[in-house]
Amino acid sequence: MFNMIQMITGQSGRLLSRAAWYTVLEMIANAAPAGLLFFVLASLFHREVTGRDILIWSACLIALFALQALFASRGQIEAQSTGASIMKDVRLRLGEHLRKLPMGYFSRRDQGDISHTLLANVDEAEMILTHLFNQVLGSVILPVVSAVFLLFVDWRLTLAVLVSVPLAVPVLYWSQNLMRKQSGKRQEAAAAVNSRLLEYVQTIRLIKAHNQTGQRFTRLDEAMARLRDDSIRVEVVTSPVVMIFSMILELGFVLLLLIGVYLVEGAVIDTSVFLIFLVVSMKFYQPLRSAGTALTQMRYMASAGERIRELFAEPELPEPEHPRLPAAFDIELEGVQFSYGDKRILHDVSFRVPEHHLVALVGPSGAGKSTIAGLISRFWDVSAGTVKIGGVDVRDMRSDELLGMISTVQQQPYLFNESIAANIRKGKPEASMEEVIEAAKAAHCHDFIANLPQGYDTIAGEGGAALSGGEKQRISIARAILKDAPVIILDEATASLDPENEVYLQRAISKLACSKTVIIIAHRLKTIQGADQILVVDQGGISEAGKHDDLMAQRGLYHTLWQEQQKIGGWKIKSGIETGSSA
Ligand SMILES: Nc1ncnc2c1ncn2[C@@H]1O[C@H](COP(=O)(O)OP(=O)(O)OP(=O)(O)O)[C@@H](O)[C@H]1O
Repeated sequence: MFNMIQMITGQSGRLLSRAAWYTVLEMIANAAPAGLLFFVLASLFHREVTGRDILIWSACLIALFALQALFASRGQIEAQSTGASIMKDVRLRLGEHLRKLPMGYFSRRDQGDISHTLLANVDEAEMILTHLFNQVLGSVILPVVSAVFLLFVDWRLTLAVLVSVPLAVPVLYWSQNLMRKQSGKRQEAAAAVNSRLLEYVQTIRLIKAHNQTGQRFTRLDEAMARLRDDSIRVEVVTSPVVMIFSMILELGFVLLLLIGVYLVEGAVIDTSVFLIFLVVSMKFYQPLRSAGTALTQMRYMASAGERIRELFAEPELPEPEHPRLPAAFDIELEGVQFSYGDKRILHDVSFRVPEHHLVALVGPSGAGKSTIAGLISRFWDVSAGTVKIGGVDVRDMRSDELLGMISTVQQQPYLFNESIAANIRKGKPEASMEEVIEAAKAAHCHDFIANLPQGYDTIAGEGGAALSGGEKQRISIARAILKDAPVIILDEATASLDPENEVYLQRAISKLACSKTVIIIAHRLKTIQGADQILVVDQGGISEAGKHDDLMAQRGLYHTLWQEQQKIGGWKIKSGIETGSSA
């Protein structure tokens, strides 16, 4: 377990050694009154006790209790501050690690599952460092100190006290095994509840719109019921075994009683010795029982650590040993193949986007256009072939440098729950307010922002909830403009815009294209009619390539798509019934 803690924290357990030393001192101070008691009992039985004696004993006891309290609080503060700062680093390292993972990981794993690891599991692992570690240590040291003391008093009775320990340890081991098996299931159930809750909150609008509250709530309800059952099972399965451990341990006390009475009766030992054993044995069994419970709890927390360890073990996208930087920004895909798991998406994609050109990717839904864009940003690595920018394979560039040279505007832009100005500044954190406004003007969102009650200081809401789809889209375009990266990828960026703004935006995009390499993914073919080159993605490859007029003349898929869109463009709603204009 300590190996795992070291693996998760990336730090040696030595960091906690100060806390451990305070716990050792606390336990010595805790056990010391027993020594004093021995002395008091011996005095009571064998000599006259004076008032001065009582005063000295009381003073010693008060001093020992004060020391114990001092060491306990110092140890607790030390463990708390060390554990919390270790886990702060773990949280940061996890965040950094997540950023470096291929996007495939996020497709495989549920968002709620990942957030459960980042929040609940990290908290549980922190609990080991801040509380359980000291608790277990103290619960083991106090019996050890007590046993050493008893050994000096009488070895026969000490043996009687100790004899139950080796019998109880296998039961403790058994409880640990049971907890290990059960805790994994409970962790999974807790992560599932987290996922369902997240899904419920994120899709609450959709659920209401489709009146699906019952159905979605059933999924949540089922996940919660499973968590309840697994939580109960953890207790039902492990508690009796922990109880058996305690009972076996306490058998030592019974043995002590029998042997003690026998030895006192036979005048082999003094009554005061027997009494001291009866009192001190309490400091032996009680902490060991607590250690059993704390260790079982720790075993549960360790399953949280196991989940953190698994997340850390996910391989990051490999970084090049000798990173290169491109001198130009043309983009070239050569023989690219790509699969999501077993599902082959791209069979053989080759094309070149010359620097400062605007190339459009069009094609049926699900053909692989966004996947191609993701491969250029190296969200995933290709299965075969190469993706190059300025003649340099993207795998030979450092990922932060690669991402620094690309501005992407996604189909569904995400805005942070910060001011609009801060959201635009994500493109260039050091940008002045003038630059932010300039970018907003270029993306044609300045007017609507200026008309908001708090203007650029308006909070966008979680994910941009306080803004319309078109407004979010324009702000994310402003962000990309401010970033001023040499490569721009617009993935259905104009999808949420109304026709008037789309015209403005087309102008802004055309302006950008003069000095940038632009890849634009669009469904509405009218929006990319003027592109330098149009690539039609179909069935995992590029089926047609050329300018609009060339492709129309070819009368292939592009022509068909264009014709269909022209027809749809003429459709209108009459009396609530859709009819074609040609009808
Ligand atoms: N993360 C993923 N995991 C598994 N399959 C995926 C993933 N992302 C996309 N796909 C699948 O890959 C195929 C190509 O998806 P992609 O998003 O690249 O298509 P697209 O041409 O951009 O579609 P659209 O025009 O509808 O946005 C689709 O069949 C899609 O279901």
